[in-house]
Amino acid sequence: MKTPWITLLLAIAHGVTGLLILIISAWFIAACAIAPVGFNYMLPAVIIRALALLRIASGYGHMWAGHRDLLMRTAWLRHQLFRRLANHRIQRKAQLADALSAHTETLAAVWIACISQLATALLLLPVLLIAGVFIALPGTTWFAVLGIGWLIISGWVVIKSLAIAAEQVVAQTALSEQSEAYLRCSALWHLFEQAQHQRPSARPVWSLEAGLHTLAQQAVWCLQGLCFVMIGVYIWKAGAEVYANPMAMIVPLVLFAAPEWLGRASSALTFAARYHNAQEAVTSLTMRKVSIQPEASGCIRLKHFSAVGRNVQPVTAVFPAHGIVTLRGASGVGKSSLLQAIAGDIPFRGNKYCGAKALQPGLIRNWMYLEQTPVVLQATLRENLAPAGAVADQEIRQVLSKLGLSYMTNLGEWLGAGGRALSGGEQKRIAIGRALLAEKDVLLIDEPFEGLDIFTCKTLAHLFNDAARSKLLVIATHCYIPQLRIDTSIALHQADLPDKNYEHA
Ligand SMILES: Nc1ncnc2c1ncn2[C@@H]1O[C@H](COP(=O)(O)OP(=O)(O)OP(=O)(O)O)[C@@H](O)[C@H]1O
Repeated sequence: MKTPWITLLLAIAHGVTGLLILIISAWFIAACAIAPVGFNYMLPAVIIRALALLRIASGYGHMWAGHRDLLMRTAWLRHQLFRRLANHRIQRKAQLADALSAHTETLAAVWIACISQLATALLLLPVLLIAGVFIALPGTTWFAVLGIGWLIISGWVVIKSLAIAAEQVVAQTALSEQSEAYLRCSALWHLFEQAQHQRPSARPVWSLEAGLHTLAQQAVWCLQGLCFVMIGVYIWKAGAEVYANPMAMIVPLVLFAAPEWLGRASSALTFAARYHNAQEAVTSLTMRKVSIQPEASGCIRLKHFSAVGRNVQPVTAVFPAHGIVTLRGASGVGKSSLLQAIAGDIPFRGNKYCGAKALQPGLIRNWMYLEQTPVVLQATLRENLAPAGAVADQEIRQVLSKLGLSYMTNLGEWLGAGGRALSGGEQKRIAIGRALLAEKDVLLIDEPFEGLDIFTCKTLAHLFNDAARSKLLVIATHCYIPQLRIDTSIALHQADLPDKNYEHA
């Protein structure tokens, strides 16, 4: 049987045994008072004890199975989310962080925190009513009143908690975004001294969380109040025949304990609102699909080509199948945008051909874009250089040496958070090493010389010259590196005019 069903069964067993203990004890206390000589005290006591043991066992079992299910479900949901993100770009990182932590945990906890509790309440109420009618229990109608009262209170809890949980999602997202922005600008923290209020505060999130708890508590109090009123009316209306009937104790005692066996369902209802919002937040993640296109080889031709959503001029140009093409132009003219659009990382307008083939939007399998801010994976040096594996250590060391990084001898060393911190220049060279080892036919390299010393620039230029014998390297740069053998140079501010070094498409 699947774990959630075991969780559910154990929760029901826990609830049923609790109620049975209550009912039998209520009857037993009253029966003892009027019991004749020879009354078998032993049997009810043994039954109560056995039920208590069953209740304890099912309680622990429910927690164990429930938490096991919670962990498995959290892992599965996160895995599904990652699968959905494959070939997709997420627009807001804070949204993803929330989806991966708080929302998936809420979704995963649905069986233990909500379904089990609600199913127990929904099962116990009609069973009590039917059993009461069947055995002609005095005061059974009060169970019907309790059921109706509970449904009304539950409706109120659901409506209020939906509103609070919706506010909580907004507050949580705002907090995540503010925290991310605040933590990123630590170098500016001293500027905020006069304006402490700019620091992100979790207070709105927690006050809403407290609001949900208070709501669940208020529901329990309402239920308790209703039960007190019912017990009062029951005692007031009770006739003399009831006092001689030990069964008459059952209804008031069950009502007394109603907040205990029905109360948890109130928290489950506030949880249901959170679940609803978490599900909405996870399903409505703003993602942009980036498809993977088949390999493309030959001369690249761009015709009235530009990046969608970027303030850049369209470009018409031809790139050779191999060699070095540089993109030059003032800052903000659109060099990075053009490289990203050629790589297929962002949507483009116009036409992009490779050989005779018109290319569709999406990343091209044998092309690679190297970002201006290099990507360092939180992984070992080896995994950073050859993320797909299958590259001999000897080859990795050769590339490191060509990049002037031969002092990085431990390929198993962890980079990124918690590992070796890299300088800006080291990060750039690791990313270039990764691109060279990936053996792609086209490398679109964004500002590779930025922030590097003259000697390292020269080393890189030689490396690029070598690579350009078999590949096309399109390099966006502001730097003039005399050693770089450039085949074509494109000045972007006049990109739609023919440059002396390249032909029109
Ligand atoms: N992610 C983005 N979303 C929207 N617009 C962007 C984005 N990135 C850049 N832009 C805009 O596109 C234009 C071109 O920017 P781009 O980074 O391509 O220029 P660049 O020539 O590479 O600049 P630099 O030399 O300073 O790196 C700019 O006006 C910029 O504000």
